[in-house]
Amino acid sequence: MTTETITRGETVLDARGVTMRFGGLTAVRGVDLTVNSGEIVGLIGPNGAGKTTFFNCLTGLYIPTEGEVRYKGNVLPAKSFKVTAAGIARTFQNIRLFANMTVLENVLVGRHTRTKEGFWSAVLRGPGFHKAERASRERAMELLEFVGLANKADHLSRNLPYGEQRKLEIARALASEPGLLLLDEPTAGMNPQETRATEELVFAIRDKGIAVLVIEHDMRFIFNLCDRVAVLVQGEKLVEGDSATVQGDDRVVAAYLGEPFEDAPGDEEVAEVEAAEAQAASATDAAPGTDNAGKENDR
Ligand SMILES: Nc1ncnc2c1ncn2[C@@H]1O[C@H](COP(=O)(O)OP(=O)(O)OP(=O)(O)O)[C@@H](O)[C@H]1O
Repeated sequence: MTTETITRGETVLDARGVTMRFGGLTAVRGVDLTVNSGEIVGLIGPNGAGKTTFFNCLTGLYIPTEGEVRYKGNVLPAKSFKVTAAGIARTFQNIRLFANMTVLENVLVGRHTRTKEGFWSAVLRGPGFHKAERASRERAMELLEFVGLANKADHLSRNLPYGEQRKLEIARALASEPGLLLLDEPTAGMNPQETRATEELVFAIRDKGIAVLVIEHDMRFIFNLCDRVAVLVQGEKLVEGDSATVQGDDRVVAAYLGEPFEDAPGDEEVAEVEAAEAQAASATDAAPGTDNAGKENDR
């Protein structure tokens, strides 16, 4: 792998005021987040907090309802393959490999944004693909070496154990030569040994000059790994800071336990809904012919 000098501090990702609504549901609300070169940043939060939706807004899968996302100063295009070409690669919560392709072929497909032959040529393995393959094979093998899968290059990806499939997804994402890698739950389903190996792999990726933004539910993994952690709750950023700051914030624990706390994200909406329900209930109570009114009449 080519080694870049890591200059910490240059803003790689700059997301401002990102809001994503699905009909009446606001999944992400006004989230600001930056990732600088040389950094590993964690994104945590309870189930349904909006983490994956936010990732989808960063990678062109969703166009945010409001807000703006910049990569190295440029506003991101609204198509995911263009976002990859611009320099942001990702893995998915649910592994998305080509099951009947070999490990090496999966990585070669990941290089389509860096070859002129393109995605379909890579998938269909036409003549253009074979030419590009010769040029890309060496790089793909380097990446497989890097993630520890070089000895399985010819295996079908569906035959790999789960932990190795996740590593292969990372190799494929790296094949697009990103400046920022987004990892969505990279250790899901892994045993502790595999999780530790993934931690080392992410550090090694950072050391190659690639900034990393990672969603993960494994808190030990996150707090060992990340320079900074942002906590999403009900679609809003509750707190952001180093591991000690986040671990020391009682609101984070309360949010995970589902306990109420002052100014909790979503509180205003809950209060509005409760007020509307109370109003509706009192209107029903007062209306003649309702159950309650009937009970009154029975007395
Ligand atoms: N395409 C969609 N259409 C409608 N609602 C959606 C869509 N995608 C996500 N949501 C909703 O948005 C909210 C946030 O979901 P999201 O998957 O982003 O959360 P998450 O923090 O990634 O959760 P988890 O940790 O469980 O993966 C949820 O209420 C979810 O049901």
